[in-house]
Amino acid sequence: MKINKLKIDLNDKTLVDIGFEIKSSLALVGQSGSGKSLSIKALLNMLPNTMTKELSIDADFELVAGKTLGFVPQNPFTALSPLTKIKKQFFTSQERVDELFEHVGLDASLQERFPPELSGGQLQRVVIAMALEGDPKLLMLDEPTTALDPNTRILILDLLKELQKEYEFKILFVTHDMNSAKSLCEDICVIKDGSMVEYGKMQDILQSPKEKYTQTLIEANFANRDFRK
Ligand SMILES: Nc1ncnc2c1ncn2[C@@H]1O[C@H](COP(=O)(O)OP(=O)(O)OP(=O)(O)O)[C@@H](O)[C@H]1O
Repeated sequence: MKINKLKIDLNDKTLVDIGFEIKSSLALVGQSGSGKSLSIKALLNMLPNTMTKELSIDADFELVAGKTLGFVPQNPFTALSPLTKIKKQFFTSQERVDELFEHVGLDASLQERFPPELSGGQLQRVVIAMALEGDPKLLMLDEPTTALDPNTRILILDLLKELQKEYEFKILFVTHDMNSAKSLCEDICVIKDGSMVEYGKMQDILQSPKEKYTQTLIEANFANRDFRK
């Protein structure tokens, strides 16, 4: 799918003005406040009503949150209602919930628990299962591993790769973490103050970033590591 133009304005100020193609998996990377979350909100049609958006897309499906669009937020703790059993937070058949649980590597017995009774990694798997409920064509993830410890982060990224093979959705992965971006995505779009500064194959941009801004993002994540492999 191709996002020819995504422009978000607040009063006279343009907050985001970008365009890119999501072939298989694209990381939208930038520092805090660069416009990553707003871009996802715009695609989900969830921008604050004070903002206006201009969106031109080439895709073989309509953008419908919860159906063609799946969303995994940053913090699984706030994405779930703490006083409701996990199984009651799904809006599909029990059979489908069992199937999704199996696919995200969770024991079905966890459905009987309340969210505070699960670990951060288990909760993030629940939220991923929820995002897959509608069989999305595009799965959007907003810093989904930030709240997790490094080992759990790797397991969740591996899970997402496996799920992508199985369900064949495209991925739009928002992060400021170049390490996670490299692990999950083939392509990258680097944004700064709402504008695209670099876009292309992940490997090419990691090896020879053109912009100082991208170099700084890479150095912050890969200090003392051989990331080009
Ligand atoms: N509800 C809002 N009202 C006004 N301005 C907003 C609102 N939400 C975001 N902004 C502004 O839009 C810009 C982009 O914000 P956005 O949340 O998309 O950044 P981000 O790249 O996701 O940052 P972070 O990595 O910290 O989440 C920022 O300048 C922010 O202050």
